[in-house]
Amino acid sequence: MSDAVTDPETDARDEPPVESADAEAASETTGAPDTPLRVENLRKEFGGITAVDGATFAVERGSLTGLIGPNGAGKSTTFNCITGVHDPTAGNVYFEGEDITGLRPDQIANEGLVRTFQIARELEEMTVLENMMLAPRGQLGESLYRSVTPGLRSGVREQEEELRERVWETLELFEIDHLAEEEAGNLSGGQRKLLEMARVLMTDPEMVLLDEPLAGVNPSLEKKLLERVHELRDEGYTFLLVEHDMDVIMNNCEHIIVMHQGQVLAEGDASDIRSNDQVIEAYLGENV
Ligand SMILES: Nc1ncnc2c1ncn2[C@@H]1O[C@H](COP(=O)(O)OP(=O)(O)OP(=O)(O)O)[C@@H](O)[C@H]1O
Repeated sequence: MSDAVTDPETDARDEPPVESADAEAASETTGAPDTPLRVENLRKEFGGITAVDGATFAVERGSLTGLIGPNGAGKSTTFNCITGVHDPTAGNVYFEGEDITGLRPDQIANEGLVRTFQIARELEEMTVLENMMLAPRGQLGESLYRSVTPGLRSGVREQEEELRERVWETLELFEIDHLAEEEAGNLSGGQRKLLEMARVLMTDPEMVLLDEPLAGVNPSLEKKLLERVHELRDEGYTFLLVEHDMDVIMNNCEHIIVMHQGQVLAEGDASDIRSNDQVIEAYLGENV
């Protein structure tokens, strides 16, 4: 767990995620794909309703993978099982080879598997800058703890200066630096989405789960957000994206997983999915 105190000397927060040497070596020798996230036979029942019915899939490192499916296919429930919001009824979720099934959301986030979250009500009255400063997992709190604890290591000021620099870099990356002093509650829907993504990056994720990141976002901000996602993917980040807008998935994701009735119906690239008869049938009436 990365709950441990972070040493500023060895803190790699400024670096994009690097491929795990073991996983890389293993995939090189076996030729198997390097998959930080694996979902195996996942099942989730709510009373008499089976929302996820034995879903199995994996997400390849450094990919932008899309998860789609008609209404009620089980996408959100799968997402919630992966991120610890729901306890699966059966099956397993592995992240970086470790079984994370049933861990709490904060424990999973601490492992580096992070989803975007809506800005909480109590953070709406804080500025964009304050929201960003509060985002990193545990690290700031620990540095403040050390600052009031005699005898512990100094360097707190430097650490906070580094954090502040990183916040500004990230705000610039998402082109919301001009909004730094604005209260988060005053942002437009699209600007909020950019802030949510920016906050996720501050937590130093290994992999990012995006649940409908473009809902309510105007086309120019949508373009900006997708460009950032592509840049980050090119740097080595791994993304799993659930999005209702089929075109967004088809045009941006190199690998697409289609769910239907709680199961994985098909996987492949956009042309595989477009030409898959079962997918067309599942979406009958919808524009694939
Ligand atoms: N908390 C819950 N209690 C009872 N049933 C639920 C619950 N959450 C989801 N379901 C049911 O599980 C099934 C799958 O729902 P889920 O929201 O995971 O699908 P989805 O693919 O995300 O759908 P949508 O695209 O409409 O958001 C649906 O039949 C839904 O009604």
